[in-house]
Amino acid sequence: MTADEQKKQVGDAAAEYVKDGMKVGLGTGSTAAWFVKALAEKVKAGMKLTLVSTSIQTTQLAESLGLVIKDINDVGVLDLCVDGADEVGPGLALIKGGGAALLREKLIWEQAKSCIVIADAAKNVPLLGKFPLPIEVEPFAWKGTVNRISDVLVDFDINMMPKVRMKGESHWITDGGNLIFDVACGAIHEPAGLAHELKSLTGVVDHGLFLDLADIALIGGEDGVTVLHP
Ligand SMILES: O=C(CO)[C@H](O)[C@H](O)COP(=O)(O)O
Repeated sequence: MTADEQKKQVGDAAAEYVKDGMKVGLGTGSTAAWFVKALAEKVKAGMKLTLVSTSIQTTQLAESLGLVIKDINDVGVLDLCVDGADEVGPGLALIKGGGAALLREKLIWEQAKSCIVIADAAKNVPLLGKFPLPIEVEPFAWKGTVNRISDVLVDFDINMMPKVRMKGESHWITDGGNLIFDVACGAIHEPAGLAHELKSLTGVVDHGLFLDLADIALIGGEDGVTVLHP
């Protein structure tokens, strides 16, 4: 089974957790897109849902499928959020942000009673850090912020410089107007400590470590969907 087939498999499986009347957060990326497509089928068949989105990209997809996306500020606490990830590690610690939507994703995840992460088998890893860790940075005085990020990384034995994400010749700008820096950590042995120290830096808007947020992981594979708990 290809990675894309696995992504569809888990997107469809996640849609089975959605019940009539729920308020649901829609994630971002190629895996979450399968979930959005599965939900669109349910809504076409008559299911009533209140939906919010984690990115402009997902809003555009959802609306193209006939779904209505509400403003998160008008919706209150969500019943469920379903989103992809770049890595799913022990205890369902995640790296997210490969699609540069990490800030709005984390805001939506934190406003949901329950969060399901969906991923193909290759993303299920014994240790986080092979996928570069995205860090969202306020553009003003970014050079100073990046120097302070590097100092924090060294404290965690990560001797890699953050690399600014580009889109062609220009810096990648997030939906919230910020820069993204990617850090090829290699291995993150203390994700909680690193998450705390990065978040404490002025200029760091947020980072792609999602810890203690996922309630369930649905992992695709040849033998069907594996359900993981923290
Ligand atoms: O965090 C994300 C976007 O910010 C995505 O969920 C993550 O990058 C996974 O994407 P894909 O399903 O396309 O592999």
